[in-house]
Amino acid sequence: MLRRIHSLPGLVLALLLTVIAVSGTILSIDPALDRATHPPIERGVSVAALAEAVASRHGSVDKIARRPTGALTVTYSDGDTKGVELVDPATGAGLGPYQPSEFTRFVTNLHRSLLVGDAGRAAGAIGAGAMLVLTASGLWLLARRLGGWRAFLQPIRGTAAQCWHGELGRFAALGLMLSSLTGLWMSAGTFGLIPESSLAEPAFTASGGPAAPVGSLAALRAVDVADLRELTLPAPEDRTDTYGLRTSAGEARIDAATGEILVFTPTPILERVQAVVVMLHTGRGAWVLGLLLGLSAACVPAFAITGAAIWWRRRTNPPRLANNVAARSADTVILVGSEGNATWGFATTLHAALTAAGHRVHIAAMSELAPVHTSAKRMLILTSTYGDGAAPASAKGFLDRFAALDAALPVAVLGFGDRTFPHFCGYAQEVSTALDRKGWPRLLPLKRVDRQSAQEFAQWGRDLGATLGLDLVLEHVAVHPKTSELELVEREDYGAAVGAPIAILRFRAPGAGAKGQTGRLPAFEPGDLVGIVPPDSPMPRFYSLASSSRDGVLEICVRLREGGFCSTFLHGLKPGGRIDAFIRENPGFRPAEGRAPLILIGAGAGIGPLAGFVRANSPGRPVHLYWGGRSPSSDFLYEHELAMHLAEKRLTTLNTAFSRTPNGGAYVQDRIAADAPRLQELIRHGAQVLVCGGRDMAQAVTHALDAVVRPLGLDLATLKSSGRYVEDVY
Ligand SMILES: Cc1cc2nc3c(=O)[nH]c(=O)nc-3n(C[C@H](O)[C@H](O)[C@H](O)COP(=O)(O)O)c2cc1C
Repeated sequence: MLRRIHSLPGLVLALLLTVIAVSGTILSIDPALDRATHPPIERGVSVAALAEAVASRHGSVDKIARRPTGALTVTYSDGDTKGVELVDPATGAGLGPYQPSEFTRFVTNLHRSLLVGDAGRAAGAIGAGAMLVLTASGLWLLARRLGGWRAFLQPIRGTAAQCWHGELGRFAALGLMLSSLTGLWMSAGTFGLIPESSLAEPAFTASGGPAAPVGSLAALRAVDVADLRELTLPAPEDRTDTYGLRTSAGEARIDAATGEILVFTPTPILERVQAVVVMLHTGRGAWVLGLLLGLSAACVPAFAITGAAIWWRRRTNPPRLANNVAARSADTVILVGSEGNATWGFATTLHAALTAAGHRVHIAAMSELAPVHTSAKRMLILTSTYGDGAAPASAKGFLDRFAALDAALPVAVLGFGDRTFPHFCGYAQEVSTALDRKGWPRLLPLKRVDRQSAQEFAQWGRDLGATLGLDLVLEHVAVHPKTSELELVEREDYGAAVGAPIAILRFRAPGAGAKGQTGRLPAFEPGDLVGIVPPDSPMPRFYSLASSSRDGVLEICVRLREGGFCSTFLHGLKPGGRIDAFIRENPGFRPAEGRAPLILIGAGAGIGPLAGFVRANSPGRPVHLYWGGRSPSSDFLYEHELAMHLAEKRLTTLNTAFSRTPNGGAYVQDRIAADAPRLQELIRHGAQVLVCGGRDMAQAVTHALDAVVRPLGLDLATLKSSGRYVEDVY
């Protein structure tokens, strides 16, 4: 519902809001420009002195006014010539004719009325109201997505459009709320919805004596030019006419002969409020605020584009399956919980494989759970997790609907999540617990898939197939970007003697033609992933990158896995051999900006990205590397390079643990436990921990490190949620 409240006005009014916002941004620059061209009026000159200086230069002066731009102008007549000129507030000297900018007038009209009068003004008011709703609902949605208001400033994850939409939203929300609230108030004033001040000016009678020189009038001598809003001068031939003086405090009538104040009307409260509202909307009198509001408004076109992209992606998914069997005649029901739609892709692969195996399969969103689904023979629930362990969009309300069901049927839950979140597959776990509580029989125990791993999904498929008595092959091919061809230029081989062959492979883009020249590599950083599509398989396998594209090579560390399709292919590759590859950014696994110490922990081929981080470190930032291998003589990867980094101070300390040494081996987690005091000191100084390697190693490290940070009153979940403990685990 909230999402609909957010997306509907956004999509329908995108153009209107963009016009209002862009024109508002242009106008927001004016107060800063005006301030540069008309510096604030200095105190020390009286209105009487200014009026006298001006009157001495002109036949007759009608009015001296301070414009919203801050400029002081005089409306005068010299014989038959009438004019308006700018004056110097300190001396009253003329500065040339006053010519307001035609462009500003045009943009102002566009902003206020879309150049179509009252209809445009009404549209503007609707736009302001819609912007208020969009901003409030957008903030609410973002907080929900991030796991609550306390997590509101956490990094935003998702597609590029989602990240930009959210980041800009956080930046612009306050400004947009202020602009739309004040805009609504001003529109209400325009349409007479705010009562006019009804204070009538009290009656007064002028003395009727001969007019005294303006410079001698006491009431005008008492007012500083800096406080002046407007001074109207009496008609010279009319002895009953008076001076009208307006300041922020109110309006006074002044006798032209005696210089006495005949009557004073203070500015009504509503008018004062109106002046503040105008200042908050236009930035006039507060140019810095004006620029900030303008910057916020400048984000609106980007909201329209990224918002439309997000909506379109959501709309084109879930996939409409032609062969989706009706729920009442299905033997298998697949329920999908998804926010970004990746899980729908996996569910579609499962649907196709089960259908091909002769099952009648119905697929639906978890939020559509209905009693009819329990007439099937089995239920398969595939769900991702959002927020901080919360339900994804298409699973909203599932648990309530589930609680209302009476029947039970065999079920399997497959969670999709990301290990780097504190609550890995938290929602799948919650669903699983609810199923257990109601005694639903299990086809398989809960399984968690990390970062959309096609391999883990395929393994679950094999397990499910075994349970159902099928040979179920789930070959899920996520839509991946176009691949580029890369050529192996160098390889180093380790570990064969200890039964764990690992190769460091370096690739370049194949030559672009001229001798010695190479083609361009795509851009990447250490820790990003390269997806390699091996021959005869459409399914890419992902490897962490050990180099940055600035190094001129794409470098990975690959451990040969028994029966591993891609690792066997890569280990068999000779210099000159080629691969098809694409880059997937992995911004969640990078050293944080700044100078805080880094603690890098890994084992085996997991050293790849860690060595890349060390190589990219500028000397001076403390970096401590803990790494575990099997034997110093066989698989000490990057040994010479790391020694060089130590000498150059890119690396502060290197702690290795080898498991197969003659006098008893050790593992990396042993080094961590033994080094607890130093690690505690580093963590106290804000250190970030980056872990890369196999799952078992990561689990052992988590255990050891948790014991290290507990005495500091911390735990790994807290470090994880603040980005100070990140993992790349496979
Ligand atoms: C904003 C955001 C929050 C997430 N929160 C979690 C989380 O708390 N636990 C988890 O295991 N995965 C979390 N993930 C990862 C997603 O569950 C994972 O990428 C999943 O494959 C997305 O599937 P979907 O596109 O079908 O929603 C989060 C992802 C994003 C973008």
